[in-house]
Amino acid sequence: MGCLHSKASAVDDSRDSPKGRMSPSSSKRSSGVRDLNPRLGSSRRNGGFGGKVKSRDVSLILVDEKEATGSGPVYDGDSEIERKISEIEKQRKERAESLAADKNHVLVIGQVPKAAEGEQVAAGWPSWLSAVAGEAINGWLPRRADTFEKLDKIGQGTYSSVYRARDVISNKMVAIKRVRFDNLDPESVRFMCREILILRRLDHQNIIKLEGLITSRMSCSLYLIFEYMEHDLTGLAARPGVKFTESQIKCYMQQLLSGLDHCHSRGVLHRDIKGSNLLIDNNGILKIADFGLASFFDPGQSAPQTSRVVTLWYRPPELLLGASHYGDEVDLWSTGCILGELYTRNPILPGKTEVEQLHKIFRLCGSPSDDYWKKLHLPHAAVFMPPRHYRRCIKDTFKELPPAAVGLMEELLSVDPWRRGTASLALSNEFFRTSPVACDPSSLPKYPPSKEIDAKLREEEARRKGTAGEKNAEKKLPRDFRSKAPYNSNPDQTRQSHSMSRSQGGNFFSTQQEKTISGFMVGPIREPRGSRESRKGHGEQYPDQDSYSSPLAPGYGICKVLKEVDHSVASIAGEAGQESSSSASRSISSMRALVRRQDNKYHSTINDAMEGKASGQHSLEDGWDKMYLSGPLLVPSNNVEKILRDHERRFQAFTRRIRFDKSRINRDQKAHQHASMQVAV
Ligand SMILES: Nc1ncnc2c1ncn2[C@@H]1O[C@H](COP(=O)(O)OP(=O)(O)OP(=O)(O)O)[C@@H](O)[C@H]1O
Repeated sequence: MGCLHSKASAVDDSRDSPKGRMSPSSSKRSSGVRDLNPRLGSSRRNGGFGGKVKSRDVSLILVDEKEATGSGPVYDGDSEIERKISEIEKQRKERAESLAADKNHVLVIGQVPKAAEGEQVAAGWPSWLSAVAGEAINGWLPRRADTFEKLDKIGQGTYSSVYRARDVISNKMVAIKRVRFDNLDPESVRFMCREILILRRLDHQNIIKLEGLITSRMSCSLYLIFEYMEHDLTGLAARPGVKFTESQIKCYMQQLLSGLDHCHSRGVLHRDIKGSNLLIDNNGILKIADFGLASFFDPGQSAPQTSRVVTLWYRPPELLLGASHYGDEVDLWSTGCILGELYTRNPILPGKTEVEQLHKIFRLCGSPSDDYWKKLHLPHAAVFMPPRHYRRCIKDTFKELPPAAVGLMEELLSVDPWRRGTASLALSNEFFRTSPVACDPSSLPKYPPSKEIDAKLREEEARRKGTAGEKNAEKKLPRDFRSKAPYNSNPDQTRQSHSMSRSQGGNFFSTQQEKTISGFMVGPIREPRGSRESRKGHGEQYPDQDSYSSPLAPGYGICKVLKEVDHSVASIAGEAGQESSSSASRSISSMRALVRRQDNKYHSTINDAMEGKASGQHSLEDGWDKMYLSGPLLVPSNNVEKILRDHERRFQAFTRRIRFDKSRINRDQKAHQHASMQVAV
């Protein structure tokens, strides 16, 4: 766990000096000069967002705006660029200074004095919770489950279930989120407590309020009590007949950016901004929820963070490429996706795999500049460099939208993260000044409760009817959900996505069983919060350097498989003796060859994917509609999974045969011994 004070002092102020930035006139070729991240210190500036500081990279980033690459928006002239740069620099610098001065900013988990720990246990908190995350529960008393009346299930997340309930003491409606974790594993408890701690540090009308916790000494679930919100943005937008007006969109965007500005000013990155995490109450107030993937960010950027965060469709390119040093710009990218989605009523970048996601980004936002790739410093990133140059075409794609909205999208969807500005700059964007301006939240229409889970259930119902013979059932659904069945690479997530149903009322601690609705996978891929990949990368808490490779690094899974294969061979061979060992090796060599062939295929498919060659993929010229409905670019993971299943089957057959042979040999030997003994007698 790092100390922010020392990290913040690493911020190099020289960048603000005249020497620190090249003036526009000093580069004839370039109309834009970039070095936009004073907050991030030398790490980001010199080493890019992926790697460590390299002194030879101190050169400034030159970007020819007129080439209109994917670097970012095209500004009118040098003075405009300079103005933007200095605004972003100023804001980031101020924030870095205030975070550095705030001693409480650093995440301290598990450092509550022993006496306080004793008090917490006496107050009814489980000792495992107090020992590991005393600060998260400081000053609170645990609530008992029987002080709530559970009503219905209103949300199903990757690792949690959310219920509507009535607080029988205050008679208020609340939402209760049940989080599962392993209370015997301090890392798992710490991880879960981070969400609570972050929520307790935030206090803003556009951030969901955590009102308390339910726990018991025996349970390994924790229940987070939140104020109840009637809708989430995904559910609301998917409601048949709901169409947001422009001033309504501005109203939601303003609230989202205000909430984000608060998070960022308190040093918190949300890292999972998407429609279903934006809750809206009946008074039109929007609140950012689900801080399960949130983290405290480090203005010095010295601690690496995992890149396996943010739901796929809202994940910025640098994370797809495996960046481990990043800041609030990741939330701004997701916000840009939300803005587009609010207008078009469709996810604007609905990739089915990480590679396809990246490809969609480049086709919309343009190929990144050469400097972008250089700054990544990631060994595998170059593999994903698009073989042909894509022109940035946000303006053309969204030409039907109001120009001010497209202007803000241009900024937020900059491929270069340091061009995305800040939440507070976005709030002062022209978008919010042009008419019609944002309406007052209280003037918004009142809707019946609308949650993502309802939309999913509607979709499931339509799908079920469709398979029962109503061919066109799916077409009747809002387009938002037609293609929302991306390949889900995470079996855990799939399992939980399948277990969605409205459960009946009752005691919280007795709802372990949930009804299962089979047959659909929903929502874009999100890394499981407690997965090793996600957990390992959390900088100060999970300092495990080997986890910061690109998530797209081809062959990662295959290497792991091969190791496991080797391990199994060794143990089987050890059991079965020399003869079986050589036949096992033969069998394994053929499996290896098979897996390698698949690996090569995977590599070439990635190249094809980047060139848009894969089947079902349309060129940009075919139009956005067709691109939206295009087929999967590649299906590496399910092919590999199929191979692995085959391998497993063959292994099991092989192991059975060896065991059978071994027991036959033993039997023969025993029979032989027995016969010899009888002969001897
Ligand atoms: N305070 C609340 N009031 C009403 N509904 C809520 C509240 N909190 C969460 N929900 C509902 O539950 C859903 C899931 O909640 P949440 O996002 O916190 O869980 P999660 O497990 O982190 O989900 P995911 O993995 O999809 O991000 C939300 O999309 C929302 O519809």
